[in-house]
Amino acid sequence: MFIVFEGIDGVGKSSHIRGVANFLLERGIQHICTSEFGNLPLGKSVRNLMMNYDMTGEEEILLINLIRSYHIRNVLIPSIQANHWILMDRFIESTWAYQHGGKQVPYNIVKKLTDSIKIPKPDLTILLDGDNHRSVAKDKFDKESKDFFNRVKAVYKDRFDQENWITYNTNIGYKAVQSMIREYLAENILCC
Ligand SMILES: Nc1ncnc2c1ncn2[C@@H]1O[C@H](COP(=O)(O)OP(=O)(O)O)[C@@H](O)[C@H]1O
Ligand SMILES: Cc1cn([C@H]2C[C@H](O)[C@@H](COP(=O)(O)OP(=O)(O)O)O2)c(=O)[nH]c1=O
Repeated sequence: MFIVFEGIDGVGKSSHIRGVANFLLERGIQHICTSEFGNLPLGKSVRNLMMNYDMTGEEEILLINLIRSYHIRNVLIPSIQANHWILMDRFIESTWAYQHGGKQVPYNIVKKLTDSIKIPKPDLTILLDGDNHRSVAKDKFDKESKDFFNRVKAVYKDRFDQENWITYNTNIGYKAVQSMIREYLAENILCC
């Protein structure tokens, strides 16, 4: 089971991934928590470059492609082959939301650049919708304007796929949302 958590900065993705990981642990289900920027030393270097250089959206996609391909080969494919659950913080939809929505790279260019990598399709995407709950800015995107995040949110909304996405409004509080995610997994995935 390959689950991706998406949403704007500070909406609660890492907190909910930790919650779901504990839920799986209690049930003895083998899983990994991962992200392109957080898991491997190369990802941390890429994140550093992206956050500390003023880049165009196109340049950001080229940089993200490097770690995306490397992370697929070294983390995602081996975990999928081992039949482990994968809880991933952001994936390709972040590129659509931030580089196409936020930074306004035209659709055809995003498509061309992102199509250069073969992407494993997530079984489920959990889109967290709500405010940035972080009080202090963590990176360059945290400091972007309200308009920027409205465009990011609009692209997430446009790309919402009824087939295998679910969404929750995080403004109702962490506990309520975490219970709904657990309930969804218990009823729709663990039961089968
Ligand atoms: N629903 C919520 N309401 C208020 N604060 C929250 C909520 N979910 C998470 N938080 C807090 O918001 C901050 C950012 O959460 P985090 O999980 O790091 O977000 P992300 O991974 O999306 O950037 C953390 O301090 C977390 O404890
Ligand atoms: C994966 C990805 C992330 N990003 C941005 C979103 C975040 O602002 C930033 C860092 O990602 P991340 O470390 O996941 O930040 P956060 O915990 O705040 O959600 O990188 C893109 O712009 N495009 C992408 O494809």
